[in-house]
Amino acid sequence: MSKIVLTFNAGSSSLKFAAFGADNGVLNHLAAGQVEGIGATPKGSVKRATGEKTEFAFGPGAGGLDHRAAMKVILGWLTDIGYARGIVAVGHRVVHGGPDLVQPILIDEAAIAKLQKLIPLAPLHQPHNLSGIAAAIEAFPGTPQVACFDTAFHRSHPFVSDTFALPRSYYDEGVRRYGFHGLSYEYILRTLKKMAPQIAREDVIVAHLGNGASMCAVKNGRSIASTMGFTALDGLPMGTRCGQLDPGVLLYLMAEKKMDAQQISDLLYKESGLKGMSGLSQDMRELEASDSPRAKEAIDYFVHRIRRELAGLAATVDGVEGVVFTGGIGEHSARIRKAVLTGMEWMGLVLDDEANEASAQIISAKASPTAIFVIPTDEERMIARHTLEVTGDRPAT
Ligand SMILES: Nc1ncnc2c1ncn2[C@@H]1O[C@H](COP(=O)(O)OP(=O)(O)O)[C@@H](O)[C@H]1O
Ligand SMILES: CC(=O)OP(=O)(O)O
Ligand SMILES: [Mg+2]
Repeated sequence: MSKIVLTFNAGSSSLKFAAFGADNGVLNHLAAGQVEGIGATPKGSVKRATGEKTEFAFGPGAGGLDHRAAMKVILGWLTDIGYARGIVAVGHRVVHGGPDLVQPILIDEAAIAKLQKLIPLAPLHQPHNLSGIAAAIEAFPGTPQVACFDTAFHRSHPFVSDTFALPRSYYDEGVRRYGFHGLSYEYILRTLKKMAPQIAREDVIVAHLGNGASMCAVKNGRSIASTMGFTALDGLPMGTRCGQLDPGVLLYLMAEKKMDAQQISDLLYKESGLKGMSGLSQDMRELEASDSPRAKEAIDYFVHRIRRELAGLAATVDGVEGVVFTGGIGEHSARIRKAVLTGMEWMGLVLDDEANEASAQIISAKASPTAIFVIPTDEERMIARHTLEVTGDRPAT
């Protein structure tokens, strides 16, 4: 029986998972799937590397399904397929590791207590990450569980990238710019190192444009600055999150609109961004297909913020040798990439239109001083790799 590493990425209403064969430290993708609509109308499926797809069946009354129940459905499938017996370790994406957790860790009770203390710093992600861990411990008793942090990659930031201009005591108690999507950035840098080692050693800006979106300036493989801050709200507008916001707006909402913390949290995390601006959808594909002026405004604002951050992040390093697009939008939307890069020749960014339309690996023109890449991210593989490292099996590549 092959050794299998499982990975989990728990969101507020979803549980994504992947299975990798892990013989001799070589990770071999076996399957990936998800349960969505947890707490509402659950649905889910899993696709094997062979191409075979299975829809999960949810019985009547599954509407109240929580992360534990979702885990049982996944465990049922893993048992049916014969994978369950081979599972040697389980890796989890945990969004917040706070100021001190700079490496993936083996999860024990003390670690869980530490991660629970970080819930107020990531209210929309951390509780779900922890319920995913609790459910996995119950489903796979005795199997090592590893936590991999979205924040860890950014702990190489210089002080100026980590601080706000508040009295120093706030920094000391942890009110800092943490940065997120670190597992994605780590994967991208590893891949870039194989594709273009000389560029990966220089200054690179990576744009992770998915449902959550952020950008990161990297110098010689280390994060120097990120657009995300204390929480995963800051920086670029996202599917349903506002991105950068003048804090004066919050004071106005509290003082004049009498909104409480929960109402403001719901507005900024769930009702803003592409969805709030367009009044139509959080899904970029739907906005691109729409001829509504609001959808166009939402796209224009998304592009405008990316361009500002691109130039701003370039100033945190000394000139940029490479730009990488990743995440669902970054990987697939030629229209967004073109809008971001048009008129950016002054930064050395010259697009090859044909390569861009084809979403090729390299989309810069041959004569472009700065190389531009499209690299599909794989946070799951990064989690699996860290999980092998922590549990003592050295990954081969
Ligand atoms: N072909 C495409 N063109 C434009 N946008 C796309 C395309 N494919 C996916 N997207 C967008 O990618 C986003 C989801 O990104 P993804 O990285 O998969 O999300 P998540 O952060 O949930 O993992 C959605 O806005 C979706 O519309
Ligand atoms: C940190 C974050 O925004 O994550 P996601 O893109 O998964 O929502
Ligand atoms: Mg440079």
